[in-house]
Amino acid sequence: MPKTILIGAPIDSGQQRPGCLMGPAAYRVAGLAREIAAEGHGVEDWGDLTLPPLREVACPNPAVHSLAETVAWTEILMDRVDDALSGGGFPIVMGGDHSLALGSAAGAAAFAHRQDRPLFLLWLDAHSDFHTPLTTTSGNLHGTPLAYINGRDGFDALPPFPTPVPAHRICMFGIRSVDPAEQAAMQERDIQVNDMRVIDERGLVAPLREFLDAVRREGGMLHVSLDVDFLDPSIAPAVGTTVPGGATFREAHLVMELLHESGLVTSLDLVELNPFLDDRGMTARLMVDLVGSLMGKKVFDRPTRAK
Ligand SMILES: NC(=[NH2+])NCCC[C@H](N)C(=O)O
Ligand SMILES: [Mn+2]
Repeated sequence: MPKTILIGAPIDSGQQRPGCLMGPAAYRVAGLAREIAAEGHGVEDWGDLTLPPLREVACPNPAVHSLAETVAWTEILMDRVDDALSGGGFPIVMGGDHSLALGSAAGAAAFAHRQDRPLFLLWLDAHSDFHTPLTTTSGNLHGTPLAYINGRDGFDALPPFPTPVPAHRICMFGIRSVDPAEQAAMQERDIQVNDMRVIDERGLVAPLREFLDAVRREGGMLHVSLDVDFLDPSIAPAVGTTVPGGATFREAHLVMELLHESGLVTSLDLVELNPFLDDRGMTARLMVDLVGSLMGKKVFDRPTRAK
């Protein structure tokens, strides 16, 4: 396993409830680096990114807010994630709201493009985030990254996405909140959505294995974007956009364990943690524990410890 590079992305501008900018600090307090090191991996913390100077940008949809900030964050994240991958590292972007995936995925795509390898996307989220700046009604750009990644029009203010990821290389799990415009666009573009109903009926294992087999077959890179609201709010309350009926503790760990066994993941986002809404750090700690599973921690590595 390559050395993990932690990149702090204290980003709040993709939505309107303050707090996600405290995410990177919460992950450090919850011991993310320690958890990774405990599984025998090297880890380096590059600290938090700072917002570069803003350029004037325009968008015909008056609902959209913070576009200039989002463009600036996207450009710097794209570069840093590409740098981490180019140096042979495994970047983990500690968010920050989900708008950061505009930049992290673009960085992964730029690197994959130069390597002449296809990029695959695993999207673990309650939401499909398939709006464009032209279709969003909330104006919150954290609802748009997957559309950018898939190459939809309407992102003129952002750098062109390097080699957009086609539908068959995108896999979504946990979906249970989709706006009508997103649904229409996903249908039109043939995006497969493993919504919660699919997990209820089939479980996660079969559809995830099918996807991972495709990544392996095509020699792909795999970017994973883990939104806190993928998880059920009862175990992960620290998120601004809670939706009931999310993934359970074991379902989420199972995903991470299967990903570890596959050895295919090449970059990861941790998004939407709002520590201000947390209950004694339980969400931050669960997210750190999930990264532990991705790094190789097993069920039997979790003994009950006397205090
Ligand atoms: N990453 C997220 N939490 N996205 C929530 C998006 C919610 C809604 N679809 C919107 O566009 O406003
Ligand atoms: Mn999301």
